[in-house]
Amino acid sequence: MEGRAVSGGSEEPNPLFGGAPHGGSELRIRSVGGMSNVLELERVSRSYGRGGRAVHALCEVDVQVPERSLTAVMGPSGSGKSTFLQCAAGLDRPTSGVVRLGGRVISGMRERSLSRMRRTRIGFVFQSFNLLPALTVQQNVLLPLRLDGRRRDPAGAWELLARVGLDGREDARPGQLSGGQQQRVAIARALITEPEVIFADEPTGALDQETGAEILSLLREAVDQQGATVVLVTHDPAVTARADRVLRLAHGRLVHDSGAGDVAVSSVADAAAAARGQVR
Ligand SMILES: Nc1ncnc2c1ncn2[C@@H]1O[C@H](COP(=O)(O)OP(=O)(O)OP(=O)(O)O)[C@@H](O)[C@H]1O
Repeated sequence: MEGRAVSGGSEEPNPLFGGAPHGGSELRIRSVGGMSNVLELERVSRSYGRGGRAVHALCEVDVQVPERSLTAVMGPSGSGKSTFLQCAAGLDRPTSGVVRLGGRVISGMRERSLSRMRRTRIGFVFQSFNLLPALTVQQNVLLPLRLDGRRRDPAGAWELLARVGLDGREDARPGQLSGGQQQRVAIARALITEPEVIFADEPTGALDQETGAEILSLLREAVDQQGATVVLVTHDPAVTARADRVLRLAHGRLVHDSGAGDVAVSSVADAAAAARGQVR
């Protein structure tokens, strides 16, 4: 979903933090076995186009993500991973179904509320880093607070940059950093608002194996030490070993959920049906 995100040298509000759905919202807190689900998708579908030419990118996906967990979303190219992430993160609007984040239904939320939700309660990390090249490292990290009109305490950015191994580089520009360092800045930027969920789309995809492993360790630490919740899309099988849970998509359907045993295995038949275009 790289092309749908943002970069560039301007300081204009970043579309990462704006754009999409409308409708009502509803406050509902859910908890399963004492563990809160910070993210829930109920029968979420997303289709593009209509009639016989419609593409069913996501088909009736049910997922609950507990807080303080790292979930990896895998699947072949075109299986719906980016669509899943976009719908879950409120960057895209499902055709049907419900997305609940932190107990609030975001799938039908008014644009203004949704935009604020993305700014304050969701963190994003992309394969292409999406840092603003004209800003310093520190300014990039503080950007979500600035866009939200909140006080920007440089000490908060220093602390996060130290945590991701970049202390002393506050005044550098992204162009002066390696890919791995830029991704560290992006992670610090995602953490600055203490979001309920960090969504990462192939965060190691542009990095070599060793650097990718370091970035994955940082995300793992964010979960284990800072209580973050991370949902990431990846093609990298090495990631699955570090994830608490692995979801597999095929033809827009959830065909395996490591956290729920074989529950989705029966969906393989559905996936084949989806491939033939026999989707409800
Ligand atoms: N804006 C769009 N218009 C029409 N079809 C789309 C659009 N976005 C995605 N699709 C289709 O939806 C399906 C799922 O796409 P998606 O990008 O979610 O897959 P993916 O698993 O992330 O793929 P990749 O691993 O290649 O990035 C594909 O068939 C794709 O062509």
